[in-house]
Amino acid sequence: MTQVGIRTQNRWLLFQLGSRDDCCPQNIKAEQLAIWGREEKAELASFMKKDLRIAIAKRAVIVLVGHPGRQSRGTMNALAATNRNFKLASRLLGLDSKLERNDGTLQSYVGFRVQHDNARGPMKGGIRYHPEVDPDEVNALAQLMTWKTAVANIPYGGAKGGIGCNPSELSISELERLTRVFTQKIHDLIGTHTDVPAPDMGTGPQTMAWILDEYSKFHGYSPAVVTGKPIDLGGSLGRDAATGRGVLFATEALLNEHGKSVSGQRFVIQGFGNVGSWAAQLISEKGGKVVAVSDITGAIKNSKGLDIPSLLQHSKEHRGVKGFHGGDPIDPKSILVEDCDVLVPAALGGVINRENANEIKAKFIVEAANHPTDPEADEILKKKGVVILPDIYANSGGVTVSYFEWVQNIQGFMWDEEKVNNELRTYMTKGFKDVKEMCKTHECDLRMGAFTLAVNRVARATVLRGWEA
Ligand SMILES: NC(=O)C1=CN([C@@H]2O[C@H](COP(=O)(O)OP(=O)(O)OC[C@H]3O[C@@H](n4cnc5c(N)ncnc54)[C@H](OP(=O)(O)O)[C@@H]3O)[C@@H](O)[C@H]2O)C=CC1
Ligand SMILES: O=C(O)CCC(=O)C(=O)O
Repeated sequence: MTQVGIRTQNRWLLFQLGSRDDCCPQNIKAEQLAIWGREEKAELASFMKKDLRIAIAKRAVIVLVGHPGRQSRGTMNALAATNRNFKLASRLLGLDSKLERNDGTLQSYVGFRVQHDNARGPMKGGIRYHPEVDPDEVNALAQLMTWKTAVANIPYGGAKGGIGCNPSELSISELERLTRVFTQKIHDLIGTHTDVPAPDMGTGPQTMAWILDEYSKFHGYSPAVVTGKPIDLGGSLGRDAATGRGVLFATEALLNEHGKSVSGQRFVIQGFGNVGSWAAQLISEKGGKVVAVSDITGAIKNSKGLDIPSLLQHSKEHRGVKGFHGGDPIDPKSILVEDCDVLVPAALGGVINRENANEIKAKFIVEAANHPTDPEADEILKKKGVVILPDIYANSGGVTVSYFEWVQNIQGFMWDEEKVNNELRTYMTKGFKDVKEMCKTHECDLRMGAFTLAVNRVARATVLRGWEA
């Protein structure tokens, strides 16, 4: 059973669809949809008249797998109640499809794949494994992907996926089973020319290898269905470091514009996973001083500059930065307000907000994470004169090299790492120039420069493709 969710003005409407063909947005008809509640029906009726037609024409229907239902009125909304009864009945019938943990206990997980827009090409975006994954977050991240691929000027739309789970609590075999089950649920929705997943928080090349393998059981061997794969399975050289390298190129472009260079600047980095650790390594290789970093285990500071290669070694051996002797432990909550020139959030969203924006000492913020700054903080920081390089440009190096990987898979030809890195630099440099041009045209900050650039490109593609009769 597939559930299709359509976001109306302020909430989700969810429909259960009978057959796989129904998943094709063009095939959805009001009569086909099982709708719970009169209110939802009325809302859908008016939505069908206006927005849904547009949503369908834009192929922007959002597909969720196993949405848990949301509480909107009373103690439980109609969907949640129906889902509850469905789950109870399945359990009574022994049909409950829970993941059996290695210790024999059963656990349910909810996964999502949100497809936002494909006006400019196949939808593209990572898959996140994190306890805070929910439909609204995945929806926002999918939309960011549409704008990000447009800023980078690569021929993709936007999508994002995720499973609400804590990957650090799961064994490798549990993660593999979870990934395979998730792939079984979404294999008809993804594809080389429709929607191409990639890694995000909590996932990596191994996750992509499992998705590729499971997908290939249904559709034949298809390496280009995911990017960020291991090199041995058609992954691109340079993809692992690409988001961090893109952050370096973006930071260089920004600092050069202000008459500065990376060398000698003091950096604070929140998050020491794929993006944060590569950014730290590449920034320090360029002479930047990384004075503080944090991850989920803790935070450390050394105002003379942390020895990043030693910290990487420590983090690998101890699964985190905590306990590193080359610096002093600090409160992880204070990492964002540490004294520095450039702050690089490279972990979760919403971490820069009205609670801490006034305390931020950095002159520049380079958004390596997705949506790390909320709108209130944006305004506060603007007034303080802090320059923010927005996520949809700053962290676009990852999806750009994902595009290179996809191109290599389709061509059946592998590039060397130098070519990948040189092409990435070209795209990041052009992206900065394009954003700055929009800032000039619209007399706006870098975030609006990036958004106007992206929205304009997507709008042009949408209009050129036209509306379906
Ligand atoms: N991977 C990619 O190619 C891209 C990623 N991004 C974005 O970059 C960000 C980081 O992703 P990525 O590096 O891939 O993810 P990883 O899972 O590799 O790393 C995430 C890092 O954030 C840390 N972290 C988690 N929660 C907190 C917290 N509350 N405080 C401090 N640190 C925390 C993790 O710590 P620990 O390891 O100890 O759990 C880890 O160091 C995300 O916002 C992602 O969407 C954007 C573009 C592309
Ligand atoms: O590499 C990709 O396709 C997408 C990476 C991603 O999820 C992101 O840029 O946020």
